Amino acid sequence: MDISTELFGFDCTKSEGASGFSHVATLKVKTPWGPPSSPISVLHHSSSSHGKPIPIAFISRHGLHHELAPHEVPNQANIAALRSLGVRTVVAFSAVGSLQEEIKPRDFVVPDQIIDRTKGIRPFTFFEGGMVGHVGFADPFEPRLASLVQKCGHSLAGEGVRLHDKGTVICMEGPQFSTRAESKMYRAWGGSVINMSALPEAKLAKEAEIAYQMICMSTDYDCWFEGGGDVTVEMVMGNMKANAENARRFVGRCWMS
Ligand SMILES: CSC[C@H]1O[C@H](OP(=O)(O)O)[C@H](O)[C@@H]1O
Ligand SMILES: Nc1ncnc2[nH]cnc12
Repeated sequence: MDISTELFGFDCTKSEGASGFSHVATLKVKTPWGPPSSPISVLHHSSSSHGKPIPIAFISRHGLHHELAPHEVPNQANIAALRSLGVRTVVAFSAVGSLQEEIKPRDFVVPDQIIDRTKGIRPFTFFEGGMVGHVGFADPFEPRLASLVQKCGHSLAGEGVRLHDKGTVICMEGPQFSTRAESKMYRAWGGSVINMSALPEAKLAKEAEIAYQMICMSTDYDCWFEGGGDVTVEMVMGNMKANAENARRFVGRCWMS
């Protein structure tokens, strides 16, 4: 199957609900790194501007029932499985905490940088065991993909949420959230948002020569902001529901353009 444009996301953006998408197959893919976190749904988007349906592969990062913690996500298998289907472009969604007052809960951010605060316990490379390779990672995200995504920001306007054109994601190990001191330090480092998923996903995509862009959806103000209330799972989940709806609309419009 030739898959040229893809969406790689998390459970809540299930694109079956997005306009213009139809489900064509569910694939159970095996990889040398084990099974990916979920079966891969292949959807078609009937975009008027492209003339023919665009195939999109969708994988649930934390499993179909959200059974995988951030440090348990089989990132190598996920990226390898997508690549084995011919995927060369990945748009990855992520729920993030905001480290800046102007990035309000439910806003979207198209980041251009990452700071690695994982602990080196997640398998993070394909290049080992006799196959040595080094890839540049100065720009972890694909600028052409970013500008495509940025052009779709208007689809969020009616919802009162803003799309921020750039930003730095702090990727922490988790699964515990940050201490207040850490949260304030990340702000001092220039962090815009924080999650537990950007790495090693972005590194492995780069090694696999997949163009990769993350779309961050803000759910909380972490714990640095006195006016925001400290992050809780309930807070994240509450805003996730609205974010998932906005993401569906966003994805639908993006593929129309
Ligand atoms: C339940 S909040 C922490 C969790 O949410 C984000 O997951 P995802 O990126 O898959 O939306 C974040 O990275 C953490 O893994
Ligand atoms: N405050 C936070 N820290 C880390 N990951 C998150 N995902 C959503 N909110 C988060």
